[in-house]
Amino acid sequence: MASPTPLPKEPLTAKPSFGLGAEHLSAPVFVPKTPIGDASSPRSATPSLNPSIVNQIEHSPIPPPTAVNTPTPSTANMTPNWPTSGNQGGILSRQDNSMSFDDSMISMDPSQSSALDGSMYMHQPIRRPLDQHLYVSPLPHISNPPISHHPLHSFFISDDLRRTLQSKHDLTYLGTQSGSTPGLPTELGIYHSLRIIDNLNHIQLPPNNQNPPSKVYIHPAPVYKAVSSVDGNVYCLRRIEGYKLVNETAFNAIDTWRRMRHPNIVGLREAFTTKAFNDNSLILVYDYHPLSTTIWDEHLIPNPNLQPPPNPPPANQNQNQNQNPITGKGRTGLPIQERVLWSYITQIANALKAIHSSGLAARNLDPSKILITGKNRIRLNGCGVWDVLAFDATTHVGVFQQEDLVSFGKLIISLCCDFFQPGQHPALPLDHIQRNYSPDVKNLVMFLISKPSPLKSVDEAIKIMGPRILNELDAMQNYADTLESDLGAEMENGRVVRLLSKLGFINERAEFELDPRWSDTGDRYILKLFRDYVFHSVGVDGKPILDLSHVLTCLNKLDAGLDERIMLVSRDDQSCLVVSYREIKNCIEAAFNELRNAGNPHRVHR
Ligand SMILES: Nc1ncnc2c1ncn2[C@@H]1O[C@H](COP(=O)(O)OP(=O)(O)OP(=O)(O)O)[C@@H](O)[C@H]1O
Repeated sequence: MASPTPLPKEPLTAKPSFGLGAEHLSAPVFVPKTPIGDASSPRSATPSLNPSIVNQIEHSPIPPPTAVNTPTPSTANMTPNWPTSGNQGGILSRQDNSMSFDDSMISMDPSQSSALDGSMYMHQPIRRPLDQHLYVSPLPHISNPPISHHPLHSFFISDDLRRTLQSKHDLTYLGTQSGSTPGLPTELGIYHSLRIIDNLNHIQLPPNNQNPPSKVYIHPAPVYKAVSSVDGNVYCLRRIEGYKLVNETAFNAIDTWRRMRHPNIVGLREAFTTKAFNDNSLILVYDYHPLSTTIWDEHLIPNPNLQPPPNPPPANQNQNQNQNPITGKGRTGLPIQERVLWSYITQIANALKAIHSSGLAARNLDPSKILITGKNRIRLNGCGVWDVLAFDATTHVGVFQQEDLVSFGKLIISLCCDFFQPGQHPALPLDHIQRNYSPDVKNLVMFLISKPSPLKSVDEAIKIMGPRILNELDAMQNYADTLESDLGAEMENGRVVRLLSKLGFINERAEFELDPRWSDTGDRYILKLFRDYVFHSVGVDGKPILDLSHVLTCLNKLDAGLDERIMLVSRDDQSCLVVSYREIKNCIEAAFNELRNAGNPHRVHR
């Protein structure tokens, strides 16, 4: 047990805190499971107890819960703040508040409504609070295995999602505190801590540290991650080296791009020129999507180690072999699955529709400029670069929009046919597509690569896609359901954290109100025993029991304030108490309120 450290009477520092205050622990999230007095709630496993050790608590003034086989302690030794019926009223009122009745039900008074049969009110079921001490298992539409088969980790978000989110967070903040990489400007306008982003294939910079020319922009066009000193967010900066501004109107389109917010387009924030790199560079600032790859990296990058399979399986077969050893992804040598292909097509068409409707053109439908930011989740990247880099006031935007459609068609061909080369006649690839994919793919490609005409637009392309779009809608909605379910699991855990925080504030607290034993006496002693009951159980062999389900069950029952009783045994086995979760919950509330009323709302550093 940690030795108590005297608590200073005055806070040592009175710095304002911008973190969460104690009030955040008091969020009213719970209603009791059972109505008051319902004794039917299940009992948790109670540690077996030698009756000889069941004695009255002697060493500290303890409020009077039900003692097992023990004489009732003398009231003189008890702290008076043991929950009374008045205290329980607090619970009842919370319970009342939490029961939300439909207004229309309240107004349905049979005596005032001739249209309604009064007898139905006789049978109106009494609404009872929900079993909120229990974790809610995922609903059947999310997960089919029976509840008994749910592993423990289904209490939390899935491991895959947790890993992905964790990696994204790590990557986002990696290096944001350590300044720019040597050789890069310390500051670039409002941006600092510049770091180059590689797609692992460019991880080796040339010996003279020159960036290689971009496959798309011809100029070297490195990408950096940087932190904005205005909002503290991380952004992605695309630098076009050797850019000379000749016409200021070249930046006109940037304003329209900046206003565009679309789920399939990487948001452009601003564009400017700079000499900070000791040259003339154009900088375009985009939203940062950590852990993203590109369609090029994921599907098209040549893989020298790849041995094509002797008999290529059909497009709808799973792909999980021959992945690129550098990225762990990359061209697999297998045709892209049609389901994934339609997902990409739908999202690109969606982006193009938004772009063309805004009077712009993408001009950038290259596989290396389409980011994959999640599972089959894509976003057009690099929007606006060509509008500035190859500013052309004489060509109508409709021409560029027609080019977008042709580039879209070629992109689909590249994804379906690994042998396709730009400039190659489409007859062979189309034949390949016809044999390996449904006719809709070929029809769409033929429409997209056909000659420009006033009738050729992204709207017409969307019509050809027709019902395929609904598949994408299904997939998105299923995914949203799964995420919502994961969110629900984390919400349950948030409640437990709040409770644990309160217990942490109270248990083993050093001197409070000049009483060095404050946290070991009165209500607080029960909390100490409860903490031992939850976390410090030992088996019959004396070995610690680390049972997360026991912890979660106890804490959730506590949060719900059940009437179920448990037996708390002192560490020296000399005394025990039988108390209900409701009573323990009252102890926590009382002790925590005592601390909160006396305490400084701001954090005290010791
Ligand atoms: N907005 C962004 N957020 C996060 N990562 C990005 C963003 N834009 C690009 N990237 C990452 O930067 C890597 C490099 O992008 P880039 O467009 O330079 O690809 P590239 O294959 O190197 O193309 P190029 O030949 O044109 O340089 C991409 O693989 C992608 O993972």
